[in-house]
This record gives sequence, C-alpha cells and structure tokens, in this order.
Amino acid sequence: MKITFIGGGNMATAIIAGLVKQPGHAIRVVEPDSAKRQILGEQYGVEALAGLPDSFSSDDVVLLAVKPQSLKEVCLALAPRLGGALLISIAAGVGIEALSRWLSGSSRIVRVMPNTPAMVGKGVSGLYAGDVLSEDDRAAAGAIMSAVGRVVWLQDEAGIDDITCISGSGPAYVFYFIESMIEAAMETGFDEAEARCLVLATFDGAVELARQSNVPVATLRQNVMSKGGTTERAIARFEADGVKTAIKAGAVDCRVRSVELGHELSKD
Ligand SMILES: NC(=O)C1=CN([C@@H]2O[C@H](COP(=O)(O)OP(=O)(O)OC[C@H]3O[C@@H](n4cnc5c(N)ncnc54)[C@H](OP(=O)(O)O)[C@@H]3O)[C@@H](O)[C@H]2O)C=CC1
Ligand SMILES: O=C(O)[C@@H]1CCC=N1
Repeated sequence: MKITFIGGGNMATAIIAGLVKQPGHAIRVVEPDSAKRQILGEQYGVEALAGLPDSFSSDDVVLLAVKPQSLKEVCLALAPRLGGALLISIAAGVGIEALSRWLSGSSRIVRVMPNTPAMVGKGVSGLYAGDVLSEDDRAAAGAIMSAVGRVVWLQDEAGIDDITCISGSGPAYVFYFIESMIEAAMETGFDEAEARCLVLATFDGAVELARQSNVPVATLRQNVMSKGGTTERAIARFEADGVKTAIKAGAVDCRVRSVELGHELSKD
C-alpha cells in the first residue's frame, strides 16, 4: 500500500514505527519540522517531505495525523490534490461530515482513534466509516491499523468519542499511575533505575496475571489484600482519597472534550 502521513508527530511516528516492521508498504510523511523529518527518514527509512505532494491517485492512502486544530487548513489544501485517494483521519473530535465538506465532498473517509503503544505493535485502534465506504476500503484501513495492534470497528461515530476516553487517551492514564509508583519507590529509597525496573515488572506481572485469569480483576486485587495486612491500608487510602472516582471522572471529562473539539472545529 502507498501511505502518505500528513503530520509526522507523536502518533504518526508510533504508527510508522509499527508499520515499517511489515514489508510491502511504501510510506511517505509530510512534516514541516526539519528535525522531525530527519529522524523519520533516518530511524524508519521513510520518505519525508516538507510539503504536500502535487497530487494523489485512487491507489493512495492519505493518513491525516495533524492536530485537530490544523485539520481544516490541511484538508482545504488537500482537496484539489486528493485524486480520489482513501483518507484516514486519526484526529480526535472532528467528524466525517466536516472532513468530507472540507475535502470537496469526498466520501472515501475512515476515522481511526489509535493509541501510542502502536509503536511496539500493541496498539488499540477504534475505526468508524459510514455505510458508503466500500468493503475494499474498510479492509485497507483495517489492514493498516492491524499492523500495529488490535482493531475494533465501531457501530456509530459517537463510538470514536467513547473509545478516545478509554484506549486513545488511556495510555496517558496508565503512564500517570506508573510515574506515581516510581516516585513512591524513590521516596522509599530505591534509586531511579531500580524504581523503574520494579514498577514496570509489577505492572507487567499484574497485567499478565489479569490476562491469564478467568476471575474478575477485583478478585485478583482482593487476593493481594490480606485481612488486616498492608495492602488493605493502601487501598483504604486510595478509596478515601477518591482515586477510582477521579479516574472515572477523568475519562468522562476526556469524552466531553472529544465532543467539544468536534463542535468547536467543525462549525464552518
Ligand atoms: N498522541 C496520541 O496519543 C494520539 C493522537 N491522536 C491524534 O493524532 C493527531 C496528531 O497528534 P500528535 O501526534 O499527538 O500531535 P503532534 O503535534 O505530535 O503531531 C502533529 C504534527 O503535525 C505537524 N503539522 C502541523 N501542521 C502541518 C501541516 N500543515 N502539514 C503537515 N504536518 C503538519 C506538526 O508539526 P509542528 O509541530 O512543526 O507544528 C506535528 O509534527 C491529533 O489529531 C490527535 O488528536 C489520536 C490518538 C492518540
Ligand atoms: O490528547 C489528545 O487529544 C489525543 C487524542 C487521544 C490521545 N491523544
């Protein structure tokens, strides 16, 4: 497949890093920042361009990976060059209706909400396309995202907002928990390298145990909490400080922001 990324930032780099491990893709990236272009070219061997190519054809896949705030400007510049290419947008919030309007009515559009673990082939991507999209185009979008992790097709476009606040933004929630535990370990007296190693091994082991167990995750937690013991005291503090409530409220706020971004940026 011939895939041109527009925007070579964090998320594009994560997808490119995963994709280049598979043979058979011709990958280009359009990125205004020369330092990022150099890294993309040197580390991943992709062609890195400073500006949009003059034209695309119906064999091309164009993957929009710019910030939602830059999307309209980029789409308006793309519209006369698109040549019927399949367009994939990974931008949060902005819907197919606005994208199609900015792209002079093109309907070969798929929305994808990926996440950064794509970089190590462990991404999760939610995909949505309208009924007008052909089976071949669905298969092409699915194949690109499957190369970097799991793919979930969503029934309606609001599903993109739903998945954004879980798997799209979720790695940041997990990294926040990891950061907190590393800080706790260092305050206990471990040096940074030891703290990082201990915490990552603990996450790794806990996730693997949850994956291999067929009991609820809450049961696995309770199995650690000996009656009158140490863990019980820690979880009691988390509950008293509303940690679970805050995580759930954060996810709700995240979803609200996704919808808000769509409204803010799609008006005209
Ligand atoms: N980061 C994540 O985990 C996820 C991000 N997304 C979505 O991915 C998109 C990109 O996010 P992210 O990678 O984090 O953002 P970044 O800012 O890291 O990447 C965007 C890149 O686009 C470049 N850019 C700006 N204008 C243009 C242009 N006209 N043509 C080509 N490139 C341009 C920027 O360059 P410069 O910095 O020089 O302006 C920057 O390198 C967003 O829409 C976001 O919603 C979706 C899921 C997860
Ligand atoms: O924070 C953001 O807006 C993007 C979308 C999902 C993850 N990062």
